[in-house]
Amino acid sequence: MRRAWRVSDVRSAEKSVMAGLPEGTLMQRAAAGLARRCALLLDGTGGVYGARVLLLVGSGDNGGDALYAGAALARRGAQVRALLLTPERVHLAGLAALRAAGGFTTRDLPPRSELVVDGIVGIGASGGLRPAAAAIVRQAGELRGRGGARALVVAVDVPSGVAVDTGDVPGEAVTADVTVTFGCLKPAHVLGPAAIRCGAVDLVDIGLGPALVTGPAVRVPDAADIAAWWPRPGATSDKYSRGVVGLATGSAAYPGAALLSTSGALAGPTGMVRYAGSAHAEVVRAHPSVVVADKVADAGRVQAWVCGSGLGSGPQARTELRSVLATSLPVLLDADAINLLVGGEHAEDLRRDAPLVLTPHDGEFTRLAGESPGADRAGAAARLAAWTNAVVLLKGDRTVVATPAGEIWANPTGSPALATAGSGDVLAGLLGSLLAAGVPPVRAAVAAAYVHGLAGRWAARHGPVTAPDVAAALRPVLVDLLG
Ligand SMILES: NC(=O)C1=CN([C@@H]2O[C@H](COP(=O)(O)OP(=O)(O)OC[C@H]3O[C@@H](n4cnc5c(N)ncnc54)[C@H](O)[C@@H]3O)[C@@H](O)[C@H]2O)[C@@H](O)CC1
Repeated sequence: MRRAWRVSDVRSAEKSVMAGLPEGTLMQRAAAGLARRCALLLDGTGGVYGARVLLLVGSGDNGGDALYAGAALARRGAQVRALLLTPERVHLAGLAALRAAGGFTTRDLPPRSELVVDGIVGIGASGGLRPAAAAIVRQAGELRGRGGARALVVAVDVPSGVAVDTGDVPGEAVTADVTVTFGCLKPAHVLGPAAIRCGAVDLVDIGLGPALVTGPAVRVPDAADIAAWWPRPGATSDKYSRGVVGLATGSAAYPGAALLSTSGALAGPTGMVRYAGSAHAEVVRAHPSVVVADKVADAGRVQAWVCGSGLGSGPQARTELRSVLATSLPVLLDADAINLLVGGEHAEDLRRDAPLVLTPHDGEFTRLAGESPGADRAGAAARLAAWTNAVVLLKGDRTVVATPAGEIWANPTGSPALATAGSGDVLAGLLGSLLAAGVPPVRAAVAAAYVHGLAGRWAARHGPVTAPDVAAALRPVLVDLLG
């Protein structure tokens, strides 16, 4: 698991570590790590000696890091030029170090560079990039180096222009090949469009760890987490002890949603899938192992319900929603079931002690919350989670999962391939199976999003992806993941 901390927590940690160290120690550690990574990149493109390196230097310590790293590269024979965005406000000691090592300042962008180091602004950024900085970023993005190859871009701490605590990209921003960050990850490295701007993220240990005393703002699961959380059958397991998941999905108008949620559920860890709804004939034809009924009341015992995908919005859909919410079981509400909550008709039904999981996409989120997720998607998901007392999985390129207590997870496996009709139905079924197998709701949501994302990537290797392809890819992905 990777963890990311907010700027205010990073600042407190830096302050407490700095109190016991000579001034500038942390910056020296940061710059040494940055220079090492830059040198490694240059080694792969013809070597450090003679390489043309352009430093984009802002007025704060982020620019200081870039200047000291530039000095280290200049000592190894690189031709280092620093473009100072505000020459009247620059890290003076850093600039002196660069000059002493043989580096220069420049007023204009040089015609060629092998490497651009973005030290315009780091965690001290406020708002979108100012116009002068935005213009430089635009031009620097076009730079080319040896043989006409695009210049490599290394961002210092975060790509300039991203919102560090939310992962939003409000305007012009650097797109980095590598982001070298210090002490700990920040939310922009793992959330939203900013995460994509980071490229590969390298974490340099500057000794902040023991001083990071607050909990992380965002957690990111890795394969080992998912494998550890995923239930496996044991020698004494039977179909009931593995959990039975119930699906109240699909309708005469949308039988496909029933089939897709069933496919997702069948790839999960439960021992049995029960389907309740008007698409029962189609479901059992396609999936003979599924036990079917035409309504929730007749479905038999389950350990969790999935309700909503393709359910429709008529009176029967409301009855089914009421039936699943009236149980004392974990319930996942998706798609139409989320839309049915809008307007408050089910407010009383939502007062329940058993776990609730909501899996909205942006449109459903906006209808239910009364506002779009906006720039701070994780914060928005956490607010909806607190309001509904549910675990909220907000779908997106970096799907976020939030709990009512404000714990936030970012899914790292997202794939554009998942932006296809019915892919959410597959996710709902899989997540429901994890709930029914006894996995705590937040882990079930995080694990389902992770595996679903991998399945999207897997399916995309074979061409354009449809939801059945995603469902079919769940099994090979799980074989890889769980061994
Ligand atoms: N504080 C520490 O102990 C350490 C800090 N380090 C570096 O220091 C950085 C933070 O330094 P600072 O606090 O000086 O802040 P930054 O250097 O990130 O940014 C502050 C400067 O950027 C300008 N600025 C702010 N918003 C802007 C915008 N939207 N467009 C253009 N310019 C903008 C401000 O005028 C200000 O002078 C970190 O990101 C990291 O790179 C590292 O050296 C590690 C140790």
